[in-house]
Amino acid sequence: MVKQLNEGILKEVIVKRPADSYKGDYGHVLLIGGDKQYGGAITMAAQAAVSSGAGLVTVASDSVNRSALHSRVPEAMFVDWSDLEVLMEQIDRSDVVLLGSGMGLSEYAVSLVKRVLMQVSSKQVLVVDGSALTIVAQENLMFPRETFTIATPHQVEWERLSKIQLNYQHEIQMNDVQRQMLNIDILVLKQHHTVIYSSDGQTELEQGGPYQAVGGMGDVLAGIIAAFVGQFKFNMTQTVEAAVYAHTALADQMAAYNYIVRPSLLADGMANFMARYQSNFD
Ligand SMILES: NC(=O)C1=CN([C@@H]2O[C@H](COP(=O)(O)OP(=O)(O)OC[C@H]3O[C@@H](n4cnc5c(N)ncnc54)[C@H](O)[C@@H]3O)[C@@H](O)[C@H]2O)[C@@H](O)CC1
Ligand SMILES: Nc1ncnc2c1ncn2[C@@H]1O[C@H](COP(=O)(O)OP(=O)(O)O)[C@@H](O)[C@H]1O
Ligand SMILES: [Mg+2]
Repeated sequence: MVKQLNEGILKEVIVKRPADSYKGDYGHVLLIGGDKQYGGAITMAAQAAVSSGAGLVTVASDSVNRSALHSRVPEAMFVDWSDLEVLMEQIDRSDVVLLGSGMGLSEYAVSLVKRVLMQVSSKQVLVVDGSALTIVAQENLMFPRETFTIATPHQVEWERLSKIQLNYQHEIQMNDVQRQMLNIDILVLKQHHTVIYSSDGQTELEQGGPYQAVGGMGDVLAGIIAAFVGQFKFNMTQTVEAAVYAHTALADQMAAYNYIVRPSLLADGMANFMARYQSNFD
């Protein structure tokens, strides 16, 4: 039977912060993405990561995005993604690497995806989203076996990766086999009712609606997942489930008084949402 996600997952995962903690306890998240066209995507992911509690956030992007990003998210550090030496150092220093939101499909983006997949180690958790998923599919790349990998495709990105046509994606066993073949540890298959596949089985999200069908909604989810994984030292599947549930539960709340939900506002609302759903254990 498919497990349905519910509010209980939030209190399991979102714990009250110990009084004597510091930023280093909450994960260093490196976000790699945002070409000349899609700077907004990586900015929204960074906004979401900061607002969802990541201790330190660094963005590696096209230099054209630097000042726009800082005007929206001054908490984030910035590195120019054309400086490969600095970027590789940043990867080594990070706990979580989010790769691909707004990255585009240029030759440089392809070479960067290949470099990052080679550089990450067992010390990092890798979250792969957006254009990086399309590049992995087009170039027939594999995700690194020694790095815990979370992939967040929408159905067309999953079709490209898995070669399973959209109409057949409900075939659960097929998805599981494909997930293992690609070295994906947790697959967040985004759709009207998002499904999460992992070695713990399958969970489904009943909540959410068409007010979420706005460009940038997935970029924000990727930032939330990266922040949750970086700060909550909990079972990885449940941590990702909590991130997916929080993203949509907040969208549902905002949709009560908005026709559509703006992803950037959802990102900013996460800190307030998490305060309301944290559990009181130290
Ligand atoms: N403000 C920004 O900078 C934004 C940047 N974005 C970035 O743009 C890049 C390309 O992503 P896209 O997803 O737009 O493009 P893709 O080319 O990967 O996929 C979208 C295509 O699939 C089709 N499609 C059919 N069913 C679909 C479904 N259920 N869900 C999604 N698409 C479906 C769409 O019509 C479209 O042709 C990504 O890196 C993404 O992160 C987008 O997030 C939009 C906002
Ligand atoms: N009709 C819908 N019902 C529920 N959730 C939706 C709906 N449409 C989109 N979403 C959610 O919005 C997000 C869209 O992600 P994605 O397609 O990657 O967007 P983008 O790349 O533009 O940021 C996913 O989390 C998806 O589940
Ligand atoms: Mg997307």
